[in-house]
Amino acid sequence: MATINKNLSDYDKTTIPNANKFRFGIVVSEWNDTITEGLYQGAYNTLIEHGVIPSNIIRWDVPGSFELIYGSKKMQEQMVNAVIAIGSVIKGETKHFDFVCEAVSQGIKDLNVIRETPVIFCVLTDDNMQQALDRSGGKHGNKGTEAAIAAIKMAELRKNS
Ligand SMILES: Nc1c(NC[C@H](O)[C@H](O)[C@H](O)CO)[nH]c(=O)[nH]c1=O
Ligand SMILES: CC(=O)[C@@H](O)COP(=O)(O)O
Repeated sequence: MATINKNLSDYDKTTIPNANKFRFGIVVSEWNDTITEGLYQGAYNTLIEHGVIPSNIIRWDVPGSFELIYGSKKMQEQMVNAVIAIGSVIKGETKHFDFVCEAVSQGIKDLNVIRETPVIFCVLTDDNMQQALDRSGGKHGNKGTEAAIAAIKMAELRKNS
């Protein structure tokens, strides 16, 4: 289902475990920071809403989405239950968009395979700024909220597995 048919911030709050015992690491790309700050606020506010203690949320900033791979790898080494990688990649004139998107998605997938701490892929890959705005607190909701819920659910799964 495409995002246009599903609001990224819609979910059943009664199905989310209490996250008050969890610690989360959030790695935020500085590229397109208007977008990434919106995603971060969505994620942060959702974690707090579900019981996470503010001091149990660690934030690191990296230059761009490509650096989310290394930043998330180092964040996995911290005592966190899950990591959220936040980025916004917007198509330009060249194929660089394709290479960045492919590298980041593959790199974060690899971190989930190789290490024990889940890394949530909260990277928008948009054709233009309007699509990114619509998905970071605009008419299609906030992917940061979706990512925070995924992080809580995966932290719970890891605890019970
Ligand atoms: N064009 C975008 C980039 N490009 C920068 C790369 O992510 C990386 O920082 C650089 O290649 C140095 O390694 N990054 C984004 O996050 N979003 C873009 O739209
Ligand atoms: C995703 C990118 O790296 C891209 O925004 C860079 O723009 P361009 O392809 O015009 O150099």
